[in-house]
Amino acid sequence: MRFLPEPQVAEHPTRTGLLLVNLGTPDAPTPGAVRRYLAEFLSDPRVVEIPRPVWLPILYGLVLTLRPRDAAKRYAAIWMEEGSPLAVWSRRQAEALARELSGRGAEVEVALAMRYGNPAIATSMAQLREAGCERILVLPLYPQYSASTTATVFDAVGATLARLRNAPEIRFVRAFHDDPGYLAAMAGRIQAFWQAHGRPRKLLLSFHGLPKRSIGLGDPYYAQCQLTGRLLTERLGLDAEQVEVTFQSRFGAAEWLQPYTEPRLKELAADGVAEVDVFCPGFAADCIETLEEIAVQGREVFLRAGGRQLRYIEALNDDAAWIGALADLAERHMQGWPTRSAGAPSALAAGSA
Ligand SMILES: C=CC1=C(C)c2cc3[nH]c(cc4nc(cc5[nH]c(cc1n2)c(C)c5CCC(=O)O)C(CCC(=O)O)=C4C)c(C)c3C=C
Ligand SMILES: [Fe+2]
Ligand SMILES: [Fe+2]
Repeated sequence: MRFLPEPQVAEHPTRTGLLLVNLGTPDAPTPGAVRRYLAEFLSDPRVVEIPRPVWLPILYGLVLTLRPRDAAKRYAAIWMEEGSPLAVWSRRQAEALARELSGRGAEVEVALAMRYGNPAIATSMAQLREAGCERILVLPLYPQYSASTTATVFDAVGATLARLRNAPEIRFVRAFHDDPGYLAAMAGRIQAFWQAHGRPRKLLLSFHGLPKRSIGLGDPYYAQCQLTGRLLTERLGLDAEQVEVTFQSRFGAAEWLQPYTEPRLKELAADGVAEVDVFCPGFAADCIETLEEIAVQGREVFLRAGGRQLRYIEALNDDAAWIGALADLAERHMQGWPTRSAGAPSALAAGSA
């Protein structure tokens, strides 16, 4: 028996890649950059589920002429030296995760991508392919699954694969709303805040909203948000009356998931609840929706309605326990994949030697 030459067999050991994906954000706090970002984001049929012939004239005629100017001001108010908070925190998360995995002896190429704007999913996947990654774990940084966030990341990865001849093996993390590491990192963050500053009467857990009809259409988002809320409440050792789950960032005229965060803040103030803390479990990184909508606008609304103090508890960002939880999550989903180079003995081989 003679074997034919094998020209396609890789000469170097193949590698494993981890693609972290977040939503994306404008490149600059200017109306032009915000318009480009919103045009890409809001023309995704997974995000606005209105028939294109109806929606596109509204998007281009109304939304993209009115919203960018106001949104640019709101972005400017929270912009960091190195860029948009969402981009800055996502980059720091990717860097910290790469360090954490490498510290554990796992050889994994980590790349960050944004579903809208930069760096694009296709660009970061090409970078992983060039680094020799023949298998890629895709980890969207959304703890709760929704079609408008998680599924559209899967779509974009699929669209990238559709243009490749030699496609890598792919795994997707769908959700981690009940992951013990994620829950423990949040509980740790909130408890540390309370140890330093004291605990208020009410903790609001504010999640990004969705159009209400998405639940009936089968989206598990609402149920996953509620479960995260209950598990986090239990971990904090609080009673159901001390915590409320609300939904923020309503967009458009349709009914969204309720209770809405801002009207609820007004009601609480009117009911004599003078102090509330707000934490946003659905946002792994701080962004305009947390730093501006909650910490600036939400606070204004609450104080104007008679509340005395609203404190926003920062998102997980680059919290060490959270980075550890992400590394655990990634390692669990990469099980069975080689993450040790051929030369170096694997942890398993070392253990059995
Ligand atoms: C965390 C989960 C998110 C879900 C679910 C979600 C759904 C969703 N969002 C919009 C419209 C907008 N969202 C905007 C910002 C924004 N949204 C998320 C996350 C989720 N969105 C994040 C992390 C951010 C922040 C981006 C940043 O640059 O910091 C915006 C832009 C800001 C603004 O103009 O207010 C819009 C618009 C819809 C329609 C939707 C579900 C149908
Ligand atoms: Fe959003
Ligand atoms: Fe918003």
